[in-house]
Amino acid sequence: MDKVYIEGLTIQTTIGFYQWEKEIKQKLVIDLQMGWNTRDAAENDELAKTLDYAAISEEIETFANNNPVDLLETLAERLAQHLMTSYHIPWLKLKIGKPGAVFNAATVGVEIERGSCS
Ligand SMILES: Nc1nc2c(c(=O)[nH]1)N=C([C@H](O)[C@@H](O)CO)CN2
Repeated sequence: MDKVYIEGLTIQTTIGFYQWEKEIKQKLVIDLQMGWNTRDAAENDELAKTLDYAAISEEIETFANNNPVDLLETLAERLAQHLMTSYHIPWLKLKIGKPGAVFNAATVGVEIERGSCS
């Protein structure tokens, strides 16, 4: 299956298990791969027939800010479901990194894969 992807999307949002984290915004870095048949868009050079990575990038930041949670796992699950439903995405792989969370690690985070490719 073809893919449309977003790599290294940096957002600022409220996320974390500890009380102090609920009062600040922290940086998350998001990589998203979305299964899509890109041939239909390519045939007539039509944005409306593909996944608009610019619109989806904005949607990700809006969703994270409107749905504060404790865990990266919860954000990943809810965001994946939201994007799959809203954009009819059959398969996606979503990685969310929280680079400021562990001082002696370059980054930490979660990666999930949902749906199926055909
Ligand atoms: N697997 C996870 N471990 C931890 C998470 C998380 O979201 N998933 N979150 C925290 C805290 O919020 C941390 O980022 C603050 O230092 C700890 N472990």
